[in-house]
Amino acid sequence: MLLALDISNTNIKFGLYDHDVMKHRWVVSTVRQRTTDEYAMVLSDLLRHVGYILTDIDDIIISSVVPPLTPVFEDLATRYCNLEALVVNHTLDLGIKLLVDNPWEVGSDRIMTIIAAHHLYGGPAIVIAFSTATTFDVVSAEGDFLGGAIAPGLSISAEALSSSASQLYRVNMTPPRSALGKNTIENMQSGIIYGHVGLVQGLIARISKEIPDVIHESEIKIIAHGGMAQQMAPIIPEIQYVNQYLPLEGLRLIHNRLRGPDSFEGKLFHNRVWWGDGNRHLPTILYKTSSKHRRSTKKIRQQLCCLIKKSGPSWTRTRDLSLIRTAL
Ligand SMILES: Nc1ncnc2c1ncn2[C@@H]1O[C@H](COP(=O)(O)OP(=O)(O)OP(=O)(O)O)[C@@H](O)[C@H]1O
Ligand SMILES: CC(C)(CO)[C@@H](O)C(=O)NCCC(=O)O
Repeated sequence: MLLALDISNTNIKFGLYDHDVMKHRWVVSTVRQRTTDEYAMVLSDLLRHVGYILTDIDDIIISSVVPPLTPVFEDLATRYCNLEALVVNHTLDLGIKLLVDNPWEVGSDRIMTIIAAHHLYGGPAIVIAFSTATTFDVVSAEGDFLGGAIAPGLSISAEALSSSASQLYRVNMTPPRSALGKNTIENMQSGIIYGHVGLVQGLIARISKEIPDVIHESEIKIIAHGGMAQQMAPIIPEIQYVNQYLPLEGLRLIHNRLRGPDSFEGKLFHNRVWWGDGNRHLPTILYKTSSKHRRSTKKIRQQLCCLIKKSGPSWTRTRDLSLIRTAL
C-alpha cells in the first residue's frame, strides 16, 4: 500500500493506494502544533477503520507546503512505518521543467497538480485550485510548468471583509439569487462569490493570451480542484473539469516514476530485504534473488559489498542509491 500525503495550509489529504487504485482518501485539519505521535494516532485510527495497520504501508510520498509539518511526517514514516518517506521537491527527477525564475520556491502541491492534470487531460491547461489560496497553475502542451497566479482564497477574502468592517459578519458561501444584492448578506455573497468569479474569469482570459504556441484559446483545458471547486465550477462556464484528486494523483504518478516497479530504484529494490543496526541505518543490504533479477542482483550485491566495506555504517537509503548508481 502506498500512502500519499498532501500537506496543505487548511487540510492534510491522505490517499491510500493499492497499486494504482486509490482505495481510501481522508482529510484531516492542518494543525501545526500537532506532534508526530498525535498524527500517527490519527493515521492509525483511520487505517484501523478500514482494516489496516501502520506497518501495512509499503511506502509514503509527501508533498508539503507547510514546512514545520514536513519533518513531523518524515518522522512518522521512520518511527511508525519503518520507511524513509519520499518528500517531493523540485530537485527530484519529476520529468517536467519548471519554467520559472526560482524553481525552488514553487509549492510542491502546484507541481503535483499540473503533473496529474497533464497526465489526465493533456496540455496546455490552466489548473485552478479553490483552496486556502486560489491558485492558477499553467502547464504547457509538453507538460512543463509555465507559472501562474496566486490570489487570496474565497474564505480568506470573506474573513478579511467581516473582520475589518464592524457592521459586516460571516456569511454562507453560496451564490446569491442575483449579483444585485438586496440585503447585506446578498451584497456580501455577491461581492465575495461573483467578485471571485470575475477574478477567475479575468485571470483565465489574461493568462490564456500569454501561453506560448496556442493557436486557438479553446485548446486550453481549464480544470478546477480544491475545497470550493464544487461550488464555483457551476458558475464559471470556462471550467471544463473538476477533479478533487489531482494533488494525490500527482503524488502517485511521481512515486511510480521514482520508486515504482519500473523505476531504477524499484527494479533494484523489488524483492529486497533491508536490515540494519537500529539508529545507524541499514548498513547491509541483501537482495532476494528472484529468477528475473538473479544475474544483475548478484553483480550489484558484489559491488555493494565493496561499497559497504569502503563506506562504513554511515549510509542512509538515499545515499545508498547514489552510491549504487556510481557503482553501476
Ligand atoms: N462549504 C464551504 N464553505 C466555506 N469555505 C469552504 C467550504 N468548503 C471548503 N471551504 C474552504 O476551502 C478551503 C479548504 O479547501 P482545501 O481542502 O482545498 O484546502 P487546502 O487544500 O488545505 O488548501 P491549500 O491547498 O490552499 O492549503 C478552506 O479555506 C475552507 O475554508
Ligand atoms: C500557493 C500555495 C499556498 C497553494 O497551496 C502553495 O503552493 C505555496 O505555498 N506555494 C509557494 C509559492 C509558489 O508556489 O510560488
